Amino acid sequence: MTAHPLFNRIAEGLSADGWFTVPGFVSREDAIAIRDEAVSLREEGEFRRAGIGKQGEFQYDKSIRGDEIHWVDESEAISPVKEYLNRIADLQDYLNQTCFLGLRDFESHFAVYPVGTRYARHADRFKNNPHRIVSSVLYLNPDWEEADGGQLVIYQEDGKEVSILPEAGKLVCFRSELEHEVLPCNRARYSMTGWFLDQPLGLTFL
Ligand SMILES: O=C(O)CCC(=O)C(=O)O
Ligand SMILES: [Fe+2]
Repeated sequence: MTAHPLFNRIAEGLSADGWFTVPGFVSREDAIAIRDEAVSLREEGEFRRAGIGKQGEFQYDKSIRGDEIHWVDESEAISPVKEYLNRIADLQDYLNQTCFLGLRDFESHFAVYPVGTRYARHADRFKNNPHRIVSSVLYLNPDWEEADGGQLVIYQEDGKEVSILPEAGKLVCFRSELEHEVLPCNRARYSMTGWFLDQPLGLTFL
Protein backbone atom coordinates (compact mmCIF):
# COMPACT_ATOMS: atom_id res chain seq x y z
CA MET A 1 0.00 0.00 0.00
CA THR A 2 1.23 3.52 -0.79
CA ALA A 3 0.36 5.51 2.33
CA HIS A 4 -0.98 9.00 1.71
CA PRO A 5 1.06 11.41 3.89
CA LEU A 6 -2.05 12.48 5.81
CA PHE A 7 -3.22 8.97 6.62
CA ASN A 8 -1.71 9.02 10.11
CA ARG A 9 -4.29 11.51 11.51
CA ILE A 10 -7.13 9.46 10.13
CA ALA A 11 -7.40 6.49 12.48
CA GLU A 12 -7.14 8.76 15.50
CA GLY A 13 -9.95 11.03 14.26
CA LEU A 14 -12.21 8.13 13.43
CA SER A 15 -11.82 6.46 16.81
CA ALA A 16 -11.88 9.64 18.94
CA ASP A 17 -14.54 11.77 17.23
CA GLY A 18 -16.06 9.41 14.67
CA TRP A 19 -14.90 11.44 11.65
CA PHE A 20 -11.88 12.96 9.90
CA THR A 21 -11.18 15.18 6.91
CA VAL A 22 -8.29 15.21 4.46
CA PRO A 23 -8.10 18.57 2.64
CA GLY A 24 -6.38 18.06 -0.72
CA PHE A 25 -7.13 14.33 -0.89
CA VAL A 26 -7.36 15.01 -4.63
CA SER A 27 -5.89 18.07 -6.36
CA ARG A 28 -8.02 21.07 -7.24
CA GLU A 29 -7.52 20.28 -10.96
CA ASP A 30 -8.73 16.70 -10.52
CA ALA A 31 -11.69 17.85 -8.40
CA ILE A 32 -12.70 20.25 -11.18
CA ALA A 33 -12.25 17.52 -13.84
CA ILE A 34 -14.48 15.17 -11.82
CA ARG A 35 -17.07 17.92 -11.33
CA ASP A 36 -17.07 18.65 -15.07
CA GLU A 37 -17.66 14.93 -15.72
CA ALA A 38 -20.61 15.02 -13.30
CA VAL A 39 -21.99 18.11 -15.07
CA SER A 40 -21.75 16.32 -18.47
CA LEU A 41 -23.40 13.15 -17.16
CA ARG A 42 -26.21 15.26 -15.74
CA GLU A 43 -26.63 17.09 -19.04
CA GLU A 44 -26.88 13.68 -20.73
CA GLY A 45 -29.78 12.83 -18.42
CA GLU A 46 -27.79 10.31 -16.34
CA PHE A 47 -28.77 11.73 -12.95
CA ARG A 48 -31.94 10.95 -11.04
CA ARG A 49 -33.54 12.35 -7.93
CA ALA A 50 -32.36 10.70 -4.73
CA GLY A 51 -34.98 9.13 -2.50
CA ILE A 52 -35.22 8.42 1.19
CA GLY A 53 -36.15 5.25 3.08
CA LYS A 54 -35.74 1.68 1.92
CA GLN A 55 -37.90 -0.79 0.00
CA GLY A 56 -41.57 -0.34 0.97
CA GLU A 57 -40.91 2.99 2.65
CA PHE A 58 -39.00 4.50 -0.30
CA GLN A 59 -40.16 8.02 -1.21
CA TYR A 60 -39.06 11.36 -2.67
CA ASP A 61 -39.34 14.46 -0.51
CA LYS A 62 -37.37 17.47 -1.69
CA SER A 63 -37.86 19.28 1.61
CA ILE A 64 -35.89 16.46 3.30
CA ARG A 65 -33.45 15.44 0.53
CA GLY A 66 -32.98 17.48 -2.65
CA ASP A 67 -29.90 16.01 -4.33
CA GLU A 68 -29.70 14.22 -7.67
CA ILE A 69 -27.36 11.27 -8.06
CA HIS A 70 -25.58 8.99 -10.53
CA TRP A 71 -23.97 5.73 -9.34
CA VAL A 72 -20.30 5.42 -10.34
CA ASP A 73 -19.32 2.65 -12.75
CA GLU A 74 -15.56 2.32 -12.32
CA SER A 75 -15.08 0.57 -15.66
CA GLU A 76 -16.42 3.64 -17.50
CA ALA A 77 -14.87 6.28 -15.23
CA ILE A 78 -12.47 9.03 -16.32
CA SER A 79 -8.90 8.69 -15.01
CA PRO A 80 -9.16 11.18 -12.08
CA VAL A 81 -12.13 9.14 -10.79
CA LYS A 82 -10.14 5.89 -11.19
CA GLU A 83 -7.19 7.45 -9.35
CA TYR A 84 -9.51 8.59 -6.58
CA LEU A 85 -10.99 5.10 -6.26
CA ASN A 86 -7.46 3.62 -6.12
CA ARG A 87 -6.60 5.98 -3.30
CA ILE A 88 -9.85 5.04 -1.56
CA ALA A 89 -8.83 1.36 -1.83
CA ASP A 90 -5.54 2.26 -0.08
CA LEU A 91 -7.53 4.08 2.59
CA GLN A 92 -9.72 0.98 3.03
CA ASP A 93 -6.59 -1.16 3.63
CA TYR A 94 -5.26 1.41 6.05
CA LEU A 95 -8.53 1.58 8.03
CA ASN A 96 -8.67 -2.20 8.23
CA GLN A 97 -5.09 -2.36 9.50
CA THR A 98 -5.45 0.42 12.08
CA CYS A 99 -9.09 0.25 13.18
CA PHE A 100 -9.95 -3.40 12.41
CA LEU A 101 -13.16 -2.36 10.66
CA GLY A 102 -13.44 -5.36 8.34
CA LEU A 103 -14.21 -3.19 5.31
CA ARG A 104 -14.72 -5.30 2.18
CA ASP A 105 -16.05 -3.04 -0.57
CA PHE A 106 -16.94 0.53 -1.57
CA GLU A 107 -19.93 1.96 -3.42
CA SER A 108 -20.26 5.56 -4.54
CA HIS A 109 -22.36 8.02 -6.48
CA PHE A 110 -21.95 11.51 -7.86
CA ALA A 111 -24.30 13.99 -6.23
CA VAL A 112 -25.45 17.47 -7.10
CA TYR A 113 -27.45 19.63 -4.73
CA PRO A 114 -29.17 22.27 -6.90
CA VAL A 115 -29.58 25.78 -5.44
CA GLY A 116 -32.02 25.76 -2.51
CA THR A 117 -31.73 22.05 -1.72
CA ARG A 118 -30.52 20.29 1.43
CA TYR A 119 -30.40 16.90 3.13
CA ALA A 120 -32.05 16.96 6.56
CA ARG A 121 -30.48 15.28 9.60
CA HIS A 122 -30.16 11.51 9.11
CA ALA A 123 -27.82 8.54 9.51
CA ASP A 124 -26.53 6.42 6.59
CA ARG A 125 -26.58 3.11 8.42
CA PHE A 126 -30.07 1.61 8.56
CA LYS A 127 -31.48 -1.25 10.59
CA ASN A 128 -32.32 -2.95 7.30
CA ASN A 129 -29.01 -1.90 5.70
CA PRO A 130 -26.38 -2.34 8.41
CA HIS A 131 -23.52 -2.86 5.93
CA ARG A 132 -22.50 0.79 5.54
CA ILE A 133 -19.71 1.18 8.10
CA VAL A 134 -17.91 4.38 7.09
CA SER A 135 -19.40 7.15 4.89
CA SER A 136 -17.14 9.26 2.70
CA VAL A 137 -17.65 12.44 0.69
CA LEU A 138 -15.22 13.97 -1.79
CA TYR A 139 -16.14 17.59 -2.52
CA LEU A 140 -15.78 19.09 -5.99
CA ASN A 141 -16.49 22.81 -5.48
CA PRO A 142 -13.68 25.31 -6.14
CA ASP A 143 -13.81 28.61 -4.22
CA TRP A 144 -16.70 27.58 -1.97
CA GLU A 145 -17.37 30.08 0.83
CA GLU A 146 -19.41 30.02 4.06
CA ALA A 147 -22.02 32.26 2.37
CA ASP A 148 -22.57 29.52 -0.24
CA GLY A 149 -24.08 27.35 2.53
CA GLY A 150 -24.13 23.59 1.95
CA GLN A 151 -22.01 22.83 5.01
CA LEU A 152 -21.96 19.22 6.19
CA VAL A 153 -22.86 19.23 9.90
CA ILE A 154 -21.84 16.11 11.83
CA TYR A 155 -23.39 15.44 15.25
CA GLN A 156 -20.76 13.69 17.37
CA GLU A 157 -21.80 11.20 20.04
CA ASP A 158 -20.53 13.55 22.78
CA GLY A 159 -23.03 16.22 21.63
CA LYS A 160 -20.47 18.35 19.80
CA GLU A 161 -21.41 19.56 16.31
CA VAL A 162 -18.87 20.12 13.55
CA SER A 163 -19.45 22.05 10.34
CA ILE A 164 -17.44 21.21 7.22
CA LEU A 165 -17.25 23.34 4.05
CA PRO A 166 -17.59 21.29 0.82
CA GLU A 167 -14.35 22.63 -0.71
CA ALA A 168 -12.79 21.15 -3.85
CA GLY A 169 -10.52 18.16 -3.20
CA LYS A 170 -11.47 17.73 0.47
CA LEU A 171 -12.41 14.25 1.67
CA VAL A 172 -14.52 13.73 4.78
CA CYS A 173 -15.19 10.32 6.30
CA PHE A 174 -17.40 9.51 9.28
CA ARG A 175 -18.88 6.47 10.98
CA SER A 176 -22.11 5.77 9.12
CA GLU A 177 -24.24 5.59 12.28
CA LEU A 178 -23.43 9.22 13.17
CA GLU A 179 -26.23 11.67 12.39
CA HIS A 180 -25.38 14.44 9.93
CA GLU A 181 -27.06 16.89 7.57
CA VAL A 182 -26.34 19.07 4.53
CA LEU A 183 -27.41 22.68 5.09
CA PRO A 184 -29.32 24.46 2.30
CA CYS A 185 -27.08 25.33 -0.65
CA ASN A 186 -26.98 28.78 -2.21
CA ARG A 187 -24.89 27.46 -5.12
CA ALA A 188 -25.01 24.13 -6.98
CA ARG A 189 -22.94 21.76 -4.83
CA TYR A 190 -21.08 18.79 -6.37
CA SER A 191 -19.61 15.76 -4.60
CA MET A 192 -18.86 12.06 -4.78
CA THR A 193 -20.49 10.30 -1.85
CA GLY A 194 -19.46 6.77 -0.95
CA TRP A 195 -19.72 4.05 1.64
CA PHE A 196 -17.23 1.46 2.87
CA LEU A 197 -19.18 -1.77 3.30
CA ASP A 198 -18.53 -4.79 5.48
CA GLN A 199 -19.71 -7.10 2.64
CA PRO A 200 -18.82 -7.38 -1.04
CA LEU A 201 -21.21 -5.15 -3.03
CA GLY A 202 -23.25 -7.92 -4.65
CA LEU A 203 -24.17 -9.31 -1.23
CA THR A 204 -25.71 -6.21 0.34
CA PHE A 205 -29.23 -7.54 -0.20
CA LEU A 206 -28.53 -10.22 2.44
O1 LIG B 1 -22.67 15.61 0.79
C1 LIG B 1 -22.54 15.51 2.00
O2 LIG B 1 -21.84 16.30 2.66
C2 LIG B 1 -23.27 14.41 2.74
C3 LIG B 1 -24.23 13.63 1.89
C4 LIG B 1 -25.03 12.62 2.67
O3 LIG B 1 -25.21 12.74 3.85
C5 LIG B 1 -25.57 11.41 2.01
O4 LIG B 1 -25.58 11.35 0.77
O5 LIG B 1 -26.00 10.49 2.72
FE1 LIG C 1 -25.73 10.85 4.69
